[in-house]
Amino acid sequence: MTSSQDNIYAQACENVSDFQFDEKVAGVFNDMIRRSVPGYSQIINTLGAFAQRFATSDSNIYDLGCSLGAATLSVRRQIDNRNCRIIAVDNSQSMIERCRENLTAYVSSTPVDLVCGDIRDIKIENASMVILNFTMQFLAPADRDELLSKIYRGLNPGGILILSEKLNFEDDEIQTLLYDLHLDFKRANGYSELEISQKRSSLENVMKPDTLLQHQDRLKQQGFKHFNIWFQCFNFASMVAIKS
Ligand SMILES: Nc1ncnc2c1ncn2[C@@H]1O[C@H](C[S@+](CC[C@H]([NH3+])C(=O)[O-])CC(=O)[O-])[C@@H](O)[C@H]1O
Ligand SMILES: O=C(O)C(=O)Cc1ccccc1
Repeated sequence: MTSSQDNIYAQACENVSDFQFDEKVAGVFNDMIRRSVPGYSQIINTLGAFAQRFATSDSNIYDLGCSLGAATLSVRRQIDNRNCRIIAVDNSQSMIERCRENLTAYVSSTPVDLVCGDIRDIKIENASMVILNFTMQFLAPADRDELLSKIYRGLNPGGILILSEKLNFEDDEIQTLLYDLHLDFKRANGYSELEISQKRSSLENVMKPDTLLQHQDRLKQQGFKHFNIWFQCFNFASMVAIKS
């Protein structure tokens, strides 16, 4: 997957507009997410390992908020000849177009339905695996319960949800520490103070992280009995939930 360098917030801007997954972002997204999300590559690679264990024959796998298709590609490499179908969904036309190019670059026996649409509108059925890799945080908080309920109902028994999210923390000291360590991670990856602060403003109204407790309560409320964090680096975590 190729990508230009992300310098979207490098120039000072009087009014920073709300973050959007538009053409500009899609063009640099691979670079942006790797330099912004600690553990992203490890999470992507491990999604393939989860699929290896959990993708059952003749079932569907959903990649909700697929962006450029990194999760779909990782999963697809591990599940040849199981007659699975991957349904990859994103509501950004620019992401979907690039995702399509990325998918056609690799041969596979597993078909991918690439859907340009809202994850709140799609039907989930016969699923052995559902992936929400840093997508739910962009959904209005009021819509999160319903999405999770739909996922729970669409999963087959023994199926898994992988839910990766940026986290907030109730404890102010921990919040400050893990937030600052993330900023250091961005600085170490070459982002300037200006880029960091302008992107923070642009995300303020758009990305609303929950606490771990809010995620756990929601998972429990929608019916999941088995769930835990399987990866965390600073304020970024990935959870796994298994339907009984
Ligand atoms: N309601 C929605 N419906 C459909 N798509 C949406 C919606 N809201 C946001 N998106 C899409 O969700 C993606 C979130 S990025 C996911 C990374 C990817 N999972 C990855 O593993 O590389 C995470 C990030 O940038 O931090 C974007 O492509 C949005 O267009
Ligand atoms: O960059 C950040 O500060 C983030 O929280 C992660 C992120 C990564 C890519 C797009 C939007 C947010």
